[in-house]
Amino acid sequence: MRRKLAAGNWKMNGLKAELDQIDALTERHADSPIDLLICPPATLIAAAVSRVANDAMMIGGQDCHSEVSGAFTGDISAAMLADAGAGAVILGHSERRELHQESDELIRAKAVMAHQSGLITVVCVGESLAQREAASTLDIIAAQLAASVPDGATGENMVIAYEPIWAIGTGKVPTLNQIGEVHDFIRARLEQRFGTAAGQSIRLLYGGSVKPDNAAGIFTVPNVDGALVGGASLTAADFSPIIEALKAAVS
Ligand SMILES: O=C[C@H](O)COP(=O)(O)O
Repeated sequence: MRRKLAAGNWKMNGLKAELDQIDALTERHADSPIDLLICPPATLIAAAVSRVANDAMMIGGQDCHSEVSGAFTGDISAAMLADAGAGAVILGHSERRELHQESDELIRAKAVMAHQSGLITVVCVGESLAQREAASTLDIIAAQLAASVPDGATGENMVIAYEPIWAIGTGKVPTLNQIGEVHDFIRARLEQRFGTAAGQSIRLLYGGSVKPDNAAGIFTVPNVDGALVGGASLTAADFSPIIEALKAAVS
């Protein structure tokens, strides 16, 4: 049985004052039957980790480099994230793929490095609006999965987030059937490549305008094991109802 996961991606948002939101979430969701992950900006990781008591929540990074160390000004290695107390890292977010020209091959190399540092990787895949309208969504997802996800992926070290690019930060959300079709497809591809046991154990998150008012519906979709939430994860007031909806989906 896959444990459900509510993950928040703060993107380039958050100063020290916003750590209060982590305090509020951990107080409200102590002893939760689901896993919680917040990925704040790198500047807040160590401070966030020090504020979380009793493993109530995992703190993660939003990216890491594909090399162990070296002359890469401004970059952060997987080992540095782990050293700061992070337990996971988001890789291949569409904003990194688009704005930083990250290829599937680079994302895969980053994932290998993250696994070597003991981090859980949340690898993002998703199609653009043009690709959906051209009916190539599943081809795009298949190609991204094949090239971005490294060998040796298991339920312990890998989470896949399906994030249709056109739904991110736009308020547009795919229909439940559209979400289900892609999640079922991802599950089948993972089972095909990694075997039934590993393929069944890898958690699949939906991301893209998940809000308090649509979360419960999304969590009814088979093979949706949680959400990767952007804007609505920035405050405990918005993220808590989403967490509650996911808790309610635990059977
Ligand atoms: O990583 C999170 C996604 O990009 C979703 O962002 P959003 O919830 O603001 O649409």
